[in-house]
Amino acid sequence: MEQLNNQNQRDTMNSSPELVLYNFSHSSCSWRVRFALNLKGLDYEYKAVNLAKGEQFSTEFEKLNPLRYVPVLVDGDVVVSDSLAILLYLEEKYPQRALLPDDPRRKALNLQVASVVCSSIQPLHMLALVVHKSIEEKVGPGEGLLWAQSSIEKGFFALEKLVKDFATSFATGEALYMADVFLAPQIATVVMRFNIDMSNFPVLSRVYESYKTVPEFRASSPEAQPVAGS
Ligand SMILES: N[C@@H](CCC(=O)N[C@@H](CS)C(=O)NCC(=O)O)C(=O)O
Repeated sequence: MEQLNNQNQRDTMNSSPELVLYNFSHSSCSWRVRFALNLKGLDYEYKAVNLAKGEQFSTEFEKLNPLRYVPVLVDGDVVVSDSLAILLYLEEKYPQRALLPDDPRRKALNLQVASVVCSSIQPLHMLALVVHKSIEEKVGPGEGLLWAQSSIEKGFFALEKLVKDFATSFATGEALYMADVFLAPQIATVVMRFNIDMSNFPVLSRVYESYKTVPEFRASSPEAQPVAGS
């Protein structure tokens, strides 16, 4: 497992050297946590777990997350995996630059959007390599991609309806919140990898244009990480 310091972030952010993020540059789940850490101005040590090389299956990594998924955050003696759990942990331990609004209705909406991305969209295309291969073999060539696209579109149609009465610059208003932390990498990933026609989702398309201008989002993108592909 490659061990790297994210020196740019270290130079510009508050010092909290005990935070270590095990992650992979092209993982959307990892991207959520990098985005949140950047928004909160928290410095962290970047530890690359290269999923393409199968580094998530090492004995060392299994001790951190028996499920063998990234991201994993280590904060002193606290080890948390799963991006939603990590976000809720960060929100409590580091309340600066709140990622959940006080208003209960908007707070619930933010949690709902995060949960839909986390539970009802990303897992369906994350399994691409295994499930899609099997679908391609059993049903036919190209069917795996079609299945992923229909799962993503089902989720996006729901998200579009959920946020349409709240979205302005961002998904639930003028400030970036947890809904955006989950939506931004999700939209970026499906645009890059799954050839989704975003014209069917005007609200999501609009907020995605806003995300692209946010420095903390850009700094958390796969291309901006210390070693491309790790
Ligand atoms: N619900 C988890 C999902 C984590 C997850 O799916 N991680 C993927 C990368 S985005 C992974 O580590 N995959 C490794 C594998 O499939 O072996 C979260 O939100 O953190």
